[in-house]
This record gives sequence, C-alpha cells and structure tokens, in this order.
Amino acid sequence: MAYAVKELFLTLQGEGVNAGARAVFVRFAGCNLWSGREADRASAICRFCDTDFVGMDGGGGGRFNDASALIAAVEEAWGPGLKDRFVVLTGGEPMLQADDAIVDALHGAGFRIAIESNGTLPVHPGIDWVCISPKAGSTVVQQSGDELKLVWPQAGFDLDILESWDFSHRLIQPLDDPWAADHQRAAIELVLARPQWRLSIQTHKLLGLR
Ligand SMILES: C[S@@+](CC[C@H](N)C(=O)[O-])C[C@H]1O[C@@H](n2cnc3c(N)ncnc32)[C@H](O)[C@@H]1O
Ligand SMILES: Nc1nc2[nH]cc(C(=O)O)c2c(=O)[nH]1
Ligand code: SF4
Ligand SMILES: [Mg+2]
Repeated sequence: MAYAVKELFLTLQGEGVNAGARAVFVRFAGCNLWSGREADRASAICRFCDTDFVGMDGGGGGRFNDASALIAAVEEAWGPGLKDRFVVLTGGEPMLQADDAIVDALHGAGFRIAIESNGTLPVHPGIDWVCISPKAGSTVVQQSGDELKLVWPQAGFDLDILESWDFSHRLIQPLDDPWAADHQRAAIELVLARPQWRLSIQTHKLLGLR
C-alpha cells in the first residue's frame, strides 16, 4: 500500500505523558472528522483543529510507495543510533493509514511506536503507546489505551463516563484558540476539581518547536 504523508520530522514530543521525549513525527494526510478546508470547518465534526494535514507538501512529506520507503525516511530523520528509537504517528487521523506493514517495519527497525488518534477507528494492536483524544459528536470506539487526552473546554462530554474508560493516564489539554488564556484557566479549575486528571500543555508551541 502507498501512504500519503503531509510531513515527517524530528522534534520533541510536545504533549501528554511523553512530553520532552525525542521523537520522529509522521503526520499522515487526511482526517475523517474534517476535510482540512477552512470552508468546511464550521460544518465539520471536529472544528478546533490546529493542524494542516492536507496534501503531502510539508517538510519530509510525500507519497511513500510502501512501508519500507516510509520507514527509511523515519530512520533517516532519527539519525544515527539504534537505541531508544521513538516514532509518533499522527495526522490528520493516522488510523486511516497505519497498517500491519508499517507497524511491523517500524518494530523491525527498533522503533517504539506511539500514536495520536481521535479514537473513531480501532487502534492497531501492535502500537506501543496509544493516546486517544476524543471529539464531541463522534463515536469513540477506542475506549482503552495509555493516555486519554481531552481538549478542554469541549461541550458534550460526561466526564464520569470518560473516567470509566480504560486508560492509564487522563489529561486535560487547554484548547488553543484566540481565547486560550480563558481555556487554560478552565483546564486548571477542572484538574483542581477532579484529581484523576492532569494538565497537558502544548510545550512545543511555547518553545517554538515544530
Ligand atoms: C492534530 S491531532 C492529530 C491526531 C488525531 N486526529 C487526534 O485528533 O487525536 C493531534 C492532537 O492535537 C490536539 N489538538 C488539535 N487541535 C487543538 C487545539 N486547537 N488545541 C489543543 N489541542 C488540539 C488533538 O486533540 C490531538 O490530541
Ligand atoms: N512537538 C510536537 N508534539 C506534538 N504532539 C502531538 C502533536 C500532533 O500534532 O499530533 C505534536 C506536534 O505537532 N508537535
Ligand atoms: S480529529 Fe484530529 S486531525 Fe482531525 S480535525 Fe480533529 S484534531 Fe484535527
Ligand atoms: Mg500538533
């Protein structure tokens, strides 16, 4: 199978429990909750996306004709060293494209694989670190994993129900938009009221990382 990748780059994981870790990011093109076109944003299921995932024209992006071509690009981005290799599959929605061939090839090259997914598709069982970020108005079928990362505020979620899902870590990530300061305060209030949750800050934005 061929894979459509918007961009592929080495950075530090900015969010969640693994924040600060060196990682190659593979941003797959396309999402099932928004077309990515601004004209469609207001009618999309997911309306607050901070990411351009349309096309294959970003740095390191392109069409990769098979898994070995994609993994070669991931290895090249990682650089020298076979230990502690770490890759994050994101997008867009990575579960539209992440398949056995990619998971097997990345594991074969010694990578620990994390994913950032909206949870509307079952996550590949071979993935080592599953981060699910649910979106109001979608049906979340992947209700287990390593971290549940809820962008906040988001109307339409019952936190008692989310707390019953099977995740090792629960994080609240303030919505980044023109009212971010208000959302940060709301997120802090939520964590102060509900100790099962922790705050996730998008540190790459603060640090000027990609
Ligand atoms: C761009 S998404 C790609 C992965 C997948 N489609 C998803 O939504 O989880 C990566 C992460 O950014 C979060 N995110 C997107 N837009 C955001 C925003 N405006 N503020 C804070 N987090 C945001 C998502 O919820 C998700 O956790
Ligand atoms: N540095 C960095 N960390 C991230 N964590 C999740 C990201 C994403 O867009 O999925 C992201 C991203 O785009 N950059
Ligand atoms: S589900 Fe993820 S990639 Fe898709 S529009 Fe929402 S935040 Fe963006
Ligand atoms: Mg991002």
